[in-house]
Amino acid sequence: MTTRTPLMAGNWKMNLNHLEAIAHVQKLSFALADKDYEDVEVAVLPPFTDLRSVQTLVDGDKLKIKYGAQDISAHDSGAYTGEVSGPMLAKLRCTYVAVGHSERRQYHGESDEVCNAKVKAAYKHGLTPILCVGEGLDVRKAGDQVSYTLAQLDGALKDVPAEQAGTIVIAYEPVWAIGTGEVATPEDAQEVCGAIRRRLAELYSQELADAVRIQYGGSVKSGNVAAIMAKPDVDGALIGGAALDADEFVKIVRFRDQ
Ligand SMILES: O=C(CO)COP(=O)(O)O
Repeated sequence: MTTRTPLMAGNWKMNLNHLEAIAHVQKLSFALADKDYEDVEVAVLPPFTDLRSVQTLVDGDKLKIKYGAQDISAHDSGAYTGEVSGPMLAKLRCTYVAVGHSERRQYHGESDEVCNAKVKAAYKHGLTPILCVGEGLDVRKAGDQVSYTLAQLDGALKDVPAEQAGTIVIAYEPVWAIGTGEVATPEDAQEVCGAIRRRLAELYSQELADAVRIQYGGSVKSGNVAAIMAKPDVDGALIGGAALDADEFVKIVRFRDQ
């Protein structure tokens, strides 16, 4: 049985300017001790405008916290106003990039094909995608959450070779649980995360599926993280609102103490 290092990642969404970002990362690094990083990986996904400041801080002080972007262009360069490319993120030494967050899918019309192109762009430039999948309320009410989420997974991983897919992080984020305070039960999270792992085994191999980390995201807080993390196929969390409060985020990182 492979041991997977949990990944606790804060998705700041469109919050914290670069000065606030510096203060926030300093607060996290002050609060987190070396032993916190022994068996949990900690990452933040700030807005693009913060990344240079975060990189300077992390590099300068050799912080153990990792960072990444919330989106990536499918294109390497050119006339794509407003977009930020894989080479630019790689130059900033980002480790991760979120792909296909439900807010990108919902407000920016990102299809599974677009997500697939972005996953490929991330790998092309040495970035690790955190691929977000998950169903909306209507799908959940109809009981179709597993088939819906697996179709998103299949679409985003189309023609992605095993050498790349073996390092992917999948974030299962049921849309109805994002920012609503409505957290999925640990059993809800396990049902879909387990199905995602089985699909990865079908698409690639059991060995690959056992190595891939699958996060849960949606109203994760210090008070509910331990129960979710206790499920066998949940290997971390993608945290929105609670990641903006440094003390709360540190408690989530220390989920074993909660
Ligand atoms: O979308 C999320 C993380 O990507 C979850 O957001 P909340 O934790 O605010 O529900």
